[in-house]
Amino acid sequence: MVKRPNILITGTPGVGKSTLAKELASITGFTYLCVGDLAKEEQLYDGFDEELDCPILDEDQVVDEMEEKMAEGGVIADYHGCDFFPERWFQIIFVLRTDNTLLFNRLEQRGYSDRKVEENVQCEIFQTIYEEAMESYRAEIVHQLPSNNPDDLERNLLQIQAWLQKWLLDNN
Ligand SMILES: Nc1ncnc2c1ncn2[C@@H]1O[C@H](COP(=O)(O)OP(=O)(O)O)[C@@H](O)[C@H]1O
Repeated sequence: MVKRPNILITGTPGVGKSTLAKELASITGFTYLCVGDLAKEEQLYDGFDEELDCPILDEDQVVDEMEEKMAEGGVIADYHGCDFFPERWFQIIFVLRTDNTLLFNRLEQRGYSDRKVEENVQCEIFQTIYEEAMESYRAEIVHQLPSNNPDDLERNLLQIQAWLQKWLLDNN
């Protein structure tokens, strides 16, 4: 059987993770896995974060729930965090980055409260998710990708597909 890697698409909410990950899944035939949706469907929560205005993920339960699929390979996972996944799961991590003003507009359009917009734009300014990724995985497999406009999206898709082709050749 062909060995396939797992890819993590991460970054602040609104940077374009699901847009990129879904498109990539449809091109490659890999499985798109939105960790937030999975947690919601299965109610894998452990309380509510009043400050961030969102439920708190039960990380251990999420990991248990994902394990079987991840072991098979060929998953494109999408989540705005990355430090609780087992390191062995992912062969590459892409952290999407968006200019503050663009991100602000996208989050406002999403109908987020002022506070939630502010929290998330701050998260992007302090490159919280990038640092989390660099602390959780080998630096060589963590890549930042600009995600500001449709040209960026096209470039990112091509870049990831090129990486994937090489990985498949090297590992099969
Ligand atoms: N490369 C891009 N250029 C312009 N708009 C984008 C781009 N990627 C995503 N968007 C838009 O930004 C918004 C947030 O994208 P989404 O994929 O839902 O982000 P996330 O999954 O990171 O929360 C959506 O309205 C989407 O259409």
